[in-house]
Amino acid sequence: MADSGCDFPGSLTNAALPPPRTRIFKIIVIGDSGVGKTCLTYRFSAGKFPDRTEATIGVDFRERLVEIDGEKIKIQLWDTAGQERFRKSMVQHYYRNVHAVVFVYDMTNAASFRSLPAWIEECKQHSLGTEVPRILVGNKCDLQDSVQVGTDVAQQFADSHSMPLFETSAKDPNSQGDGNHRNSDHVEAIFMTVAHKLKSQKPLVLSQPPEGSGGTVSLSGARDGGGEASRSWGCGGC
Ligand SMILES: Nc1nc2c(ncn2[C@@H]2O[C@H](COP(=O)(O)OP(=O)(O)OP(=O)(O)O)[C@@H](O)[C@H]2O)c(=O)[nH]1
Ligand SMILES: [Mg+2]
Repeated sequence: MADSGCDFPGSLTNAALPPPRTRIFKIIVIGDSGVGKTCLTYRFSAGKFPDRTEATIGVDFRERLVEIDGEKIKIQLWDTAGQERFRKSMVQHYYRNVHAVVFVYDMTNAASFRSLPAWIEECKQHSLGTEVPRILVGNKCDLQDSVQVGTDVAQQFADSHSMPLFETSAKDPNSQGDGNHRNSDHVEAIFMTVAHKLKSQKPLVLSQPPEGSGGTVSLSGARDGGGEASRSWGCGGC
């Protein structure tokens, strides 16, 4: 066997190695029907607000390849159904090998905010580990005159569950990333923040986990704040 480090024809150089596998981060998007889960995930993957949507049945997958610190990562969004009748046979699949959970409520619909404890409870019942980040997203902030859920009460709820809160609009063109909309977080930035968090926390997530590995080889459980100093991450009772 040739010494490693010796580079001659026939030796195992980088060119001969298979390309590194693309890591996949599975992020599930959960919340009442009509809060805008499909619109948010479509906005992130396709870059625009969909012309029209229908109630999601089961789950829709939306993917986008991003580059973080020079590494290509596939963000796989699971756009879940909010209606019980369209989701019940699927729920166990939602939570299997999940890397992060995004809870969504509609800022113009107080009932969707009141449902959040039930969604958190479902998450708890599927025994997600504390290393799985959760975030809270209030959607439809473009409908300013119809807001029923104020930022203060949402922030309190988020704090009590150790989740960062983002308020956004899947529809508002200014939420695309040009920085014009003072009070909203950009849809793009929200999912990218989650991806950064996962990348920093899970150095060894496999793209194709071996049987029975649960999808990860090693979880450092690091909590570096992901650059969101005022936004905590964690499980907070789920
Ligand atoms: N004004 C406004 N309307 C939105 C926004 N996001 C979604 N909508 C509208 O809200 C309605 C429901 O959006 P969906 O994305 O289909 O809701 P969903 O959460 O996927 O609903 P289910 O699939 O039934 O769980 C649609 O009429 C959207 O056009 C938003 O940011 N602003
Ligand atoms: Mg939907």
